[in-house]
Amino acid sequence: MPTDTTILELDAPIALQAIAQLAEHSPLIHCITNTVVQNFTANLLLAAGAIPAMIIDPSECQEFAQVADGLLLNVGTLHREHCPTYYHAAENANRYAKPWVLDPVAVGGLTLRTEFCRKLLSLNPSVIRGNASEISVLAGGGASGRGPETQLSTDQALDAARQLATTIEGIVVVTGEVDLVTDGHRTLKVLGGSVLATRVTGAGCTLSALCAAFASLEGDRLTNVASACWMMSRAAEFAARQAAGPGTFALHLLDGFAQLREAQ
Ligand SMILES: Nc1ncnc2c1ncn2[C@@H]1O[C@H](COP(=O)(O)OP(=O)(O)OP(=O)(O)O)[C@@H](O)[C@H]1O
Ligand SMILES: Cc1ncsc1CCO
Ligand SMILES: [Mg+2]
Repeated sequence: MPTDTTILELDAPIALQAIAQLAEHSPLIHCITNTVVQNFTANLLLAAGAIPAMIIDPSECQEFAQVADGLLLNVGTLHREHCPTYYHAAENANRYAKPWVLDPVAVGGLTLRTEFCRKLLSLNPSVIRGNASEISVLAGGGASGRGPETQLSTDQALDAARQLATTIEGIVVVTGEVDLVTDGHRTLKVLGGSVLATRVTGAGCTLSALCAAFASLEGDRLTNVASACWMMSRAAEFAARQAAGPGTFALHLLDGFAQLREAQ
């Protein structure tokens, strides 16, 4: 399929339809994520209309892959002893045809996670969600951020994102001031949101969990995953209007998700 170089903005009615579908199906999302964002991720999935489950023992991962609707692997606080569990969970998601999302937190600067995320690419994640530095590194470029933060704009990572999406035959989401969502051929953008999302830890990590929930819905996966970004941007705008600073922003963000879900 030839690459369409026009980047369309995701239409609000399409996103709203995906949000309604999420509320109707309440997908069960298995999250293997970092220790910083566990609680925030679980609460945000619930507010959005999905059901979180933080399960980490390898034997339970295999059992749970059969009933879960999607999986998140986030390497933020990866420990070498956990790598086999992550790998095993991705293999089981593939075995039972469940979509799985890779969040390659801080790849580039750190060897264990960089080599491990490269290895996970061979299992073809359904979606990779990262900031511009992380996506550039995974696609083979040199730029790495300072820890989990990016130094690049999403536009600078677009070619890398398209290339990576083609390699994994999946979807790549690059977030930042503008979010870009590509399958290597078609690219959608989501505008707006709030810079306050970068002043609390884990907005990206929770968005990756939300991408797993939206990826589990029926229909066009590219627009469904872009709808996760759209929901985050609208919830962040709502929260920014209410918030006095990062602390209250995080609380209002959950309320923003709940309002968007309840409005459907
Ligand atoms: N400058 C900005 N203005 C508005 N929204 C932003 C900006 N930068 C990031 N965002 C939003 O913040 C959310 C998280 O994206 P970001 O790129 O910061 O992820 P991340 O670097 O992986 O974050 P973290 O590691 O803290 O989880 C996304 O919804 C994104 O659209
Ligand atoms: C701060 C932090 N450190 C490792 S994971 C994480 C959460 C944001 O990526
Ligand atoms: Mg991140």
